Amino acid sequence: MSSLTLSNLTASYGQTPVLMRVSAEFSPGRLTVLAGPNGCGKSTLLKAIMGFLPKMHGDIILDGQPIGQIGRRRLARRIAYLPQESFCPDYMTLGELVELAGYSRYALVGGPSDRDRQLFRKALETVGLADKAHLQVNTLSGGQRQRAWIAMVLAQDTDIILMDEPVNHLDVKYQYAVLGLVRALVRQHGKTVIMVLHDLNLAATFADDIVLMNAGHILATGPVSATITSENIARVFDLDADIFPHDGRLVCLPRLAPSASASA
Ligand SMILES: Nc1ncnc2c1ncn2[C@@H]1O[C@H](COP(=O)(O)OP(=O)(O)OP(=O)(O)O)[C@@H](O)[C@H]1O
Repeated sequence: MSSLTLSNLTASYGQTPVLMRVSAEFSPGRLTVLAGPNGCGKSTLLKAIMGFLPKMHGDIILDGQPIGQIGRRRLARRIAYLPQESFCPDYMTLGELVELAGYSRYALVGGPSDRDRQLFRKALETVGLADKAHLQVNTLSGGQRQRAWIAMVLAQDTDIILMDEPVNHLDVKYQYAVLGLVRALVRQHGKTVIMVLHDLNLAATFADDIVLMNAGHILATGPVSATITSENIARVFDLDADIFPHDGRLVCLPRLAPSASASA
């Protein structure tokens, strides 16, 4: 089980900072959703944790150790990262892609262990692609491809999982299946999950905590019930929305502008 702390993190690609003095704590056994308008810095926050940003100040601490001091192979055993877009060479099959997930665990000579192979199989079963391992990834549909990448991240079997809009291309059944599975991993194995999601209803259903961002700042952070509020949605998204409980979870329903309502 691992925890991750960000203190006063400022990061930029060029001259202008994209993240400004961001501080947050991500605890084991919690699923945190990052939400906020397009371009506010959510993906950049995940990339910063992975050490992909050219310019950064502040601290990222993984279990008491600055993350920059952890070698890439060791880091890959601790943190799995699913970017917003991924690229796979044409020749690679789904089975081969998922096997790459175990690469950081393999001995320098030798290949996957029996446990690794079990993890690969389980990951493919979880995303409903067990019968497609022999197919080239690029011949799968968009949603199936996304599920393939999710399988790869699950098979990496790390304590911390970062996912950038993981269910974007998925049909509604797999959106719920994948997020339900990730939440089960959090609950049963104490994983630390940080996930970018645009759909506030999915966020309210599956997250423990929400981090609301705007223009490189964190505007609100905390449990779902404290963060998904009409006031916060107005502040962060400039949007009027009704929030109400339904069947044990919160529902967020944006209001229609008068000109768009049915009676107009
Ligand atoms: N590789 C890059 N080089 C320069 N600027 C970048 C780069 N990637 C992102 N940015 C800029 O950083 C800012 C934050 O981008 P980021 O992708 O983190 O936003 P986001 O909140 O994830 O947005 P979205 O919801 O649209 O995915 C934006 O202004 C974007 O233009």
